Amino acid sequence: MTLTIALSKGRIFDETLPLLAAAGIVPAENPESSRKLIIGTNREDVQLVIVRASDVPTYVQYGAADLGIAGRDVLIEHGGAGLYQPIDLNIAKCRMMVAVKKGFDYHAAVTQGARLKVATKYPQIAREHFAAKGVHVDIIKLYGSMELAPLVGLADAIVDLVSTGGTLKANNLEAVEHIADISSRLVVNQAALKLKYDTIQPVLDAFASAVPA
Ligand SMILES: Nc1ncnc2c1ncn2[C@@H]1O[C@H](COP(=O)(O)OP(=O)(O)OP(=O)(O)O)[C@@H](O)[C@H]1O
Ligand SMILES: O=P(O)(O)OC[C@H]1O[C@H](OP(=O)(O)OP(=O)(O)O)[C@H](O)[C@@H]1O
Repeated sequence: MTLTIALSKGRIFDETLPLLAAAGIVPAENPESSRKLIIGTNREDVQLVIVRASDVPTYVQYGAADLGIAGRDVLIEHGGAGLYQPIDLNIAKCRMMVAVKKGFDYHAAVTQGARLKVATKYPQIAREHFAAKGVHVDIIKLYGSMELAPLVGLADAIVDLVSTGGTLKANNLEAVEHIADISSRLVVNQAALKLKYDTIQPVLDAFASAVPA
């Protein structure tokens, strides 16, 4: 029985390589240089499928992949239906933050009960955050480059991921509120775990023992 693992290119793929190696899995090709979306490995019974980061939960939910690795940001937005999420892999670490243009008095705006325009790729996370604070917001859904929105008057604030803070700094923005710490989790299709237990469980054990500190 083939085991299919859904991964996204870039940081998740790079940071997953040592975890795969711990499970004795070595990809046959690098998805950065290959155009292939299905990549074989040194193990005949294991293949990787390369998908958009935000699509990983969908592939695993429907069983098109047995396992996947997805950021907590993506998992919260997806909702997690049909997914078993056994291991926090402690990779792709960053923070979900509210940020504004330098000089914008966010706390005054919130205290005064102003209605805020918030641009984000994460409408669910943003909506829940502001609802819990009792702040009225209009959410503007974007697919990237959120940092631009306050600079051109599209939004008062953004909800986005921050790691080094370099992107905010380069765009004259500042973080004003922490929403959540983010890292990536291993996600498993619940039916696959039962059907392919003998193949999947050793991979879960190897990943768990190789989680970086
Ligand atoms: N600057 C960062 N530092 C560390 N981890 C990050 C950073 N930005 C994003 N991540 C984490 O890595 C995951 C994958 O990010 P990546 O940039 O590869 O995909 P994306 O471009 O956000 O997704 P998509 O292609 O679906 O739009 C995110 O879901 C998040 O959990
Ligand atoms: O605080 P920093 O270290 O600057 O990282 C933050 C940036 O990283 C992410 O973008 P990413 O690099 O993934 O670009 P993308 O979303 O356009 O793929 C995020 O959306 C921020 O823009």
